[in-house]
Amino acid sequence: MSAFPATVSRLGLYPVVDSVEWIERLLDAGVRTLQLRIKDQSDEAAEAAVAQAIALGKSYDARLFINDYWRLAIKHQAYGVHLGQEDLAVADLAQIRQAGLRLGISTHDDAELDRALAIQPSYIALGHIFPTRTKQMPSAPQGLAELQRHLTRLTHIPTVAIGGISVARAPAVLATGVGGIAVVSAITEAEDWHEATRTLLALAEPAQPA
Ligand SMILES: Cc1ncc(COP(=O)(O)OP(=O)(O)O)c(N)n1
Ligand SMILES: Cc1ncsc1CCOP(=O)(O)O
Ligand SMILES: [Mg+2]
Repeated sequence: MSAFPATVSRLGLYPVVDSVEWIERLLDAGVRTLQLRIKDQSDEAAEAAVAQAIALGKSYDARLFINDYWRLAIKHQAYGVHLGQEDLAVADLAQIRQAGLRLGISTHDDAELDRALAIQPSYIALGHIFPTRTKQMPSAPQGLAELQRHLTRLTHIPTVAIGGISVARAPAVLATGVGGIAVVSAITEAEDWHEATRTLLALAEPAQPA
C-alpha cells in the first residue's frame, strides 16, 4: 500500500470539536487545523454537519479532518479523516487513499505505533498524554516521558499529542518536539474560549520572523 497524501510538517494547534458552530468560530479565530468529532450518530444524521463543516473548511483553506465518518468525508471531499485503532478494522483505507484524503491515526503504545506506521498515514496522534474527562480511555495516560520516547521513532512523519492538554500544560507538551497539540476541553470548556484559542495558537504556532 502506498502512502497517504502529506499534510504540513507541523500541525500546530488542532482543536477537536463536535459542532459546525465551533468549526465556524474557530476558523474565524484563525485556527487552520481542526477536527469535527461527532459521536454515536448514523451517517444520515451526521451528514448535514459533516458537509457544512467541510464546506467551511474549504472556504478558509483550512485542514479540516473528519473523525470516524470516513464515507461521508470521501463523499464531500474533506481535507482528511481521523481514525482510531478500532476504526481501522472497519474503514476502507484503499478507498480513502484513492479519494486523495489525508489520514491521521490514533496510537497509544508501541504495538499501535507499529500498526499505524505500516499504513503510512499523513500524521500520527499520540495519547492520551494526561488524564482526560472528555473520552473514556481503557489505558493509563502515557505522560511526557513516554511521548518523548515515541517521538524518537517519528522524525519522518507529522505528530500530534492529545489528551488532557490544557493551556498550562501546552508548553511542556510542545517542548517534547511534537508537531501539534489536539485539544477539546482546553477550548470548549474555557471561561473565555477566544482567549484560550489565542494563547494556544501563539504557543503552538509562534509567528515566524519576516
Ligand atoms: C487528533 C486525534 N487523536 C485521537 C483521536 C481519538 O480517535 P479514536 O481513538 O478513534 O476515538 P474517537 O475520537 O473516535 O472517540 C481523535 N479523535 N483525534
Ligand atoms: C478524543 C480523544 N482521544 C484521546 S484523548 C481524547 C479527548 C481529549 O480531550 P481533552 O483535550 O478535553 O482532554
Ligand atoms: Mg474513532
